[in-house]
Amino acid sequence: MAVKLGILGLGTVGTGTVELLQDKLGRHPLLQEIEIYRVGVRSLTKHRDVELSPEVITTDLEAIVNDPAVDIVVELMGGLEPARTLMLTAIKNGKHVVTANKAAISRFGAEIFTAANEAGVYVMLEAAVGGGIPVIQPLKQSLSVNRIDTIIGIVNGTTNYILTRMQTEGSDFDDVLADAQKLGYAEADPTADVDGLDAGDKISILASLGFDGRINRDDVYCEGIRQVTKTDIAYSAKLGFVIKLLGIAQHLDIDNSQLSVRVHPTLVTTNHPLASINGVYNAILVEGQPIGQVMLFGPGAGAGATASAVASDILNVVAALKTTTPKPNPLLACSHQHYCQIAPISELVTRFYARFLSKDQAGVIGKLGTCFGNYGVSLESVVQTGFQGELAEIVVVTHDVREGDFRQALAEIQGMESIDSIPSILRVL
Ligand SMILES: NC(=O)C1=CN([C@@H]2O[C@H](COP(=O)(O)OP(=O)(O)OC[C@H]3O[C@@H](n4cnc5c(N)ncnc54)[C@H](OP(=O)(O)O)[C@@H]3O)[C@@H](O)[C@H]2O)C=CC1
Ligand SMILES: N[C@@H](CC=O)C(=O)O
Ligand code: NA
Repeated sequence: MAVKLGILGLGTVGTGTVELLQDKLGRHPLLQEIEIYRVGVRSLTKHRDVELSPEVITTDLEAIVNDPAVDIVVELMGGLEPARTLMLTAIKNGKHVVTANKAAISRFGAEIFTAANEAGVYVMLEAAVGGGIPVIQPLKQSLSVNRIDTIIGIVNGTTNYILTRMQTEGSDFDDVLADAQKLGYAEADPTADVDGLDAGDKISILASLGFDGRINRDDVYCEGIRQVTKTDIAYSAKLGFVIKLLGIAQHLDIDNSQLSVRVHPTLVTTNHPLASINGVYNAILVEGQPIGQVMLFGPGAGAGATASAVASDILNVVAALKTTTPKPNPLLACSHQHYCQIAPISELVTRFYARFLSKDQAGVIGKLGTCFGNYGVSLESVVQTGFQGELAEIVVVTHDVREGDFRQALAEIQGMESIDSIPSILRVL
């Protein structure tokens, strides 16, 4: 008997998934055993790029998750509600869930996975992070015997696409964002991409898998790319860096009791493996013991790439349904019980890049150096780069410093008579 899918959502990812599942030739033979039984949408009159018989498409999503004939609910609608409630209802009804919804999983993962474990069903989320890149299953399976030290990723395709085009073509932010939306990369509300929230959802999920505990999404510091200007991209290039929006999860202290989990635009030296990841591509660099460094690379968004991840999850569940294991396979299920301790961003120790606009007076650089020194901030380089109108532009790169100390120094510098403003503060990897 075919395994019946109830797909919620027929937008970019839903359409890509239906297309893939309808074109089985040359793909895994288990796909033959899958039937697209119901597809839930908001509008019945909207044009669709895939053909489905009228009885398959419905606006009654509740009916899908309550239908005893449905084996797997594939949630591709996005958003927090009603996605959360529909997934929980499906689970309560004994259905497996495949989802691409990082926003819901990063916030309601504890509730959803607890319910799934109680019901003895799987919740699969390969599409939720890194689009088509296999990263969830590798962290759960192939890499899980390692002790993970660091996960650093370019995990948002939209912002990487925007930064790349700003860098290579000098394009304007708003024009490139519009292109990313047309290409189906951006979220329904692109604020989630631009402000680093989508990357925050994704690094929370990766941190949970890599560091084996739950992550409270509200503890994850998120800073997006709105403040990254063409000027900073140009100065960074002169200093030998590119700017990337990174999601970073790492142990903060020697006894490994606290994690730092964060998202921010970051200066990355041009010879770093993440520096050459451009356009909609994503990459996740995992460092662990004993494996060392592993980098997973591929298309991070878009219909086809994401469909590949969704379909592979469906296939894994179909394969599990074909075997008669009495208990869920622990390598596919989630068993976290405790929350990881996340340190505030002020405790982070990192290098910084800062750009100052100052009045063109003698001794400004000396005053900056003295103030930084008072807070234990040592400077790697200080360059007076040019002028903006009457104001001199000074760019500083620090050595490693505790973020809280750096911010205190900046607050004092901000108050100096000779300093007009500090237009950019970026972290350096
Ligand atoms: N786009 C991408 O590249 C990627 C997206 N994702 C994730 O995949 C999910 C889907 O994204 P995407 O395909 O881009 O989104 P779209 O906005 O393109 O599609 C959403 C679909 O869900 C349907 N839908 C939304 N809300 C409701 C509702 N309340 N009731 C009924 N139907 C509803 C819409 O119906 P209708 O068509 O009738 O409007 C539409 O078909 C999101 O969680 C996203 O974060 C993950 C990886 C990559
Ligand atoms: N909006 C997201 C889509 C994939 O998760 C992105 O741009 O990465
Ligand atoms: Na993925």
